[in-house]
Amino acid sequence: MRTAYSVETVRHAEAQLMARLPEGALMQRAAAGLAAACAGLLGRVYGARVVLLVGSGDNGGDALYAGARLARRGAGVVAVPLARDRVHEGGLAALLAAGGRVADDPFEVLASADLVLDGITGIGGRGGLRQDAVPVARAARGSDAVIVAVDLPSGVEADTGQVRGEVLRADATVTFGTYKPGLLIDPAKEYAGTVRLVGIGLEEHLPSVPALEALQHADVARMLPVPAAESDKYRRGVVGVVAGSARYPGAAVLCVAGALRGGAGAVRYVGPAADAVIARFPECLVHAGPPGKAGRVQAWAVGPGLGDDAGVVEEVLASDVPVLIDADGLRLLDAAAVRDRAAPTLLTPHAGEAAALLGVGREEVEASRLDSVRELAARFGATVLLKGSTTLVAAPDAESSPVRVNPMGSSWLATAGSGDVLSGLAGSLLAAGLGARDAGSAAAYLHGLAARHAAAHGTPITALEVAEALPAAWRDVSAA
Ligand SMILES: NC(=O)C1=CN([C@@H]2O[C@H](COP(=O)(O)OP(=O)(O)OC[C@H]3O[C@@H](n4cnc5c(N)ncnc54)[C@H](OP(=O)(O)O)[C@@H]3O)[C@@H](O)[C@H]2O)[C@@H](O)CC1
Ligand SMILES: [K+]
Repeated sequence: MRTAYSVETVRHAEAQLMARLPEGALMQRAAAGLAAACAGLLGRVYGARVVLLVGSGDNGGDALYAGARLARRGAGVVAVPLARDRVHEGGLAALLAAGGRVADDPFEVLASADLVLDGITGIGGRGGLRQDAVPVARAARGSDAVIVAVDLPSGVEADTGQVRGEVLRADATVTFGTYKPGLLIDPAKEYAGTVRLVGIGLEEHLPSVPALEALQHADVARMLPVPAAESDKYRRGVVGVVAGSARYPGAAVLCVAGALRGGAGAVRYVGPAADAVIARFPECLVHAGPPGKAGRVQAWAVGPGLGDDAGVVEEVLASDVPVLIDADGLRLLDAAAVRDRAAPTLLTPHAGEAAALLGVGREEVEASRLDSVRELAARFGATVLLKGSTTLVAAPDAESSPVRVNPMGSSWLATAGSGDVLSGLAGSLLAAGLGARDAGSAAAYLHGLAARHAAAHGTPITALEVAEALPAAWRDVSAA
């Protein structure tokens, strides 16, 4: 599991750690890790041309001390201070003592740089880059140099992943002590390149509940249901799928395709597309409806391609088993009925649907995904999976449940019907006994991994191919 902490928490932990260390020791640890990462990227340090973009805070200090270390190994290191009157003095002295210098003309040195260290702002940055930093940042980006962000790409919001102005896009980011939320969430994440975490001893001072967590293979493997010897299909869980309509039978087929590969013992389809479902999947139990008459299930997935049948959404919400609501179901749901439920509810909107549920514009959700998913979870008293380039899953008990961020996205998933597969898959995991946050985040992970499998040859993929690649994703994860 990779975890991220808010700036406030990081600063608190740093203060505790610093109190136990000699002055400046922490910054030296950060600089040592940063210099080592740069050396790795350069291959040969001796003779390399390194430019440091130095802001007025400690982020600039890190860049200067790392630059001093590279200069001692024979690199030509030049500092570009962005606020001449305010620069980390100890860092600058160290750089000069190691043979580095201050640039006369920033644009000239940037034009021939091999590596640029972006030390303009870190966790102390507010808003996008300031006007005076913009031309220098653009010149860096326009050069052939590898850009390495110190702690964070300058200009992103560390706590939210929001981007409100210009950002210096990095090829790699070396972050200290812990990931920051902005390194895991779009749009900020897109500016970070490859992220490397350097330990500085902060870990033991961080609280047990982070702001954010990102699953890895082994985490998902631990969650996935494994049938016991005495299991039968009912004990493994039956998932009820309420999806599709005369107009959209395909949504039912895709949702069932996902559900069949999600670990439930059986899939019960309920609705008007039973013929299409059974023609494709003879192993599926089908029923014309209504859901209450279809037989016992351990979880419902309702919504994809449903059209305007609000009655079935109401009926499913009135049940006492976990319910996943997607697509048309999100448009038709009664908010009070969701809030009043005793069993878990998992809502799976994309940004547009989330915006409608919140009563704001889609852009607003896109720009502040973390706040949006938290707000939805609190408002509906439900677990919310916000789909997107980085899918987020938030539970209503925010204090004890960090938001999960899916690191396994794939841009190939932007294809019709892929959301229907995800709903079926997550519903199946709910029926198999996973909690809503685990079911949502494990489903998003497997779904993204399946898309990567399906697109392995670099060709466009269909939603059904994503469903068909789910066993391969499941195998990968289980082997970890
Ligand atoms: N604490 C520790 O022990 C450790 C900390 N470490 C390092 O310190 C970093 C945090 O340092 P920090 O707190 O000094 O803040 P920092 O990110 O340098 O930025 C603040 C400065 O930037 C300025 N500024 C603000 N916004 C701006 C903008 N949009 N565009 C341009 N400038 C802007 C702002 O100016 P002001 O608003 O005052 O005019 C202020 O002077 C952290 O990320 C890590 O790298 C590591 O060494 C590990 C140990
Ligand atoms: K930076």
